[in-house]
Amino acid sequence: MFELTVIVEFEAAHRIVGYPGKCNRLHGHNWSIEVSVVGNKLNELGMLVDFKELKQEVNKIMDRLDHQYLNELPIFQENNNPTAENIAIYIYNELENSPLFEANSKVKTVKVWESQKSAVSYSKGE
Ligand SMILES: Nc1nc2c(c(=O)[nH]1)N=C([C@H](O)[C@H](O)COP(=O)(O)OP(=O)(O)OP(=O)(O)O)CN2
Ligand SMILES: [Zn+2]
Repeated sequence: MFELTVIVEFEAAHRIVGYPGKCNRLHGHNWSIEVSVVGNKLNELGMLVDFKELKQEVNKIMDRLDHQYLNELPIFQENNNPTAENIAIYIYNELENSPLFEANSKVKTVKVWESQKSAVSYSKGE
């Protein structure tokens, strides 16, 4: 089994509505998103997935989040706070439907780093 990982970054503002502390206030982060993909079968170039193509797919999703006030986006309405957890679920669900994963590979994990010291991983069981 091969496991391949790319990292992309975006910057955005958010607040955690209802949080009993400073994170309830508007603030920003430089988020790093680690996406891991697994599979067995390599293509004719000897690749599971082209890093470049994978980063392009992830960046299409990042473009919707980059330099946004996340709380204002439709995906983070109705008690769906833009936490690292909910950002990870959103990216995972969007990415797993990409045509890039129709053949020999699938998304394993989306890890959202909110700072150098805090991260959340999201994956779906078998
Ligand atoms: N499980 C989660 N916990 C927290 C999240 C989250 O998304 N998932 N988010 C926050 C806030 O966004 C906050 O900005 C980060 O909190 P914290 O690590 O406390 O803030 P600092 O980077 O300033 O770290 P210090 O250790 O206080 O310097 C909170 N929790
Ligand atoms: Zn925050």
